Amino acid sequence: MPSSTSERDTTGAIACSDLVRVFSTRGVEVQALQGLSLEVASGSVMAVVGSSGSGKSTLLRILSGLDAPTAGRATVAGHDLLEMGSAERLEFRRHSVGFVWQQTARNLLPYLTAAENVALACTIGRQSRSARSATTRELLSLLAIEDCSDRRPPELSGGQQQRVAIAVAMANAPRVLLADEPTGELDDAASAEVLAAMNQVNAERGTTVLVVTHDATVSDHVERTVQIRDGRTSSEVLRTTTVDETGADRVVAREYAVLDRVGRLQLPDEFTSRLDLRDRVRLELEPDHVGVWPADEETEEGGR
Ligand SMILES: Nc1ncnc2c1ncn2[C@@H]1O[C@H](COP(=O)(O)OP(=O)(O)OP(=O)(O)O)[C@@H](O)[C@H]1O
Repeated sequence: MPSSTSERDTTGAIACSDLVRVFSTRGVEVQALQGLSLEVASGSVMAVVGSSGSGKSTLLRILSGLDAPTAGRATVAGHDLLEMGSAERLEFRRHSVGFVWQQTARNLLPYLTAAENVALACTIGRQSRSARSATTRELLSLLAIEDCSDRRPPELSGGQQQRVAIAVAMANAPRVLLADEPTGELDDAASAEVLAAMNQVNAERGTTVLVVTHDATVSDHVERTVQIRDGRTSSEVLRTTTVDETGADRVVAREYAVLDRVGRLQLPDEFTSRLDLRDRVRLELEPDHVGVWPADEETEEGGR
């Protein structure tokens, strides 16, 4: 369950502004990101949710240093992704960010045991033999998979494989953990376990976690969910835990629309379809809110 953000360091672990990524294939241009801006506070857990083709994987490839934006700015764990040279990029990928991908084959070597997979990742961070075995033990224990230590990936369930993948990603204590559809091939119970494992890593190590997924139910497991639509952030859900009068935890989820620097706002699809809002809407500034109405004749005359 997500914890309160009130005591967290709010220095940004990830900051992107106006990210644009244009792909050109055989003379056809696709704008995968269309001016996306996103701030992720250090030590937080958040999800970026969007439908297929909305730009999620493109965003993650940029944040992990695998791809560069066409325009815009991006900083991750204190590294400016547009300015860094090849030596800094290597250091960044070794020590600052960890990755978990949807396909377990991409995360783990099938002929090594779970413990050997984690230990191998430690060698990339140049850890000594004793440090490697201590790190491996600690991570397998933190992720509650010590009993899987001597098993190879084909002998593990999908959820166990993804928890080993998280241990591999955490081997060199990155500040930021990035995950692309980490639950995409799992059933609900295994997905919940993997998301709980990510929350556990965040709670114990203070690692900032960013998950991108098409699965909207992930927002039940994280404190902040940003919706991405057409290569831009559109709305966000914040979950906070408060203690009620009986002393029990109460989770409150609130939905917000994202207002960008030039004042653009995307209304949720269900709002626009319910009120048949399109082309042009009527706005009215009230002392404490802005009213939005369909701009048809009846509304123009009849008010609200
Ligand atoms: N290398 C590429 N060359 C050309 N177009 C690309 C490339 N990578 C992505 N795109 C296009 O950019 C858009 C966004 O793709 P992206 O993979 O980021 O979306 P996504 O939200 O991750 O989708 P999915 O959930 O299906 O993986 C899509 O229209 C896609 O076809």
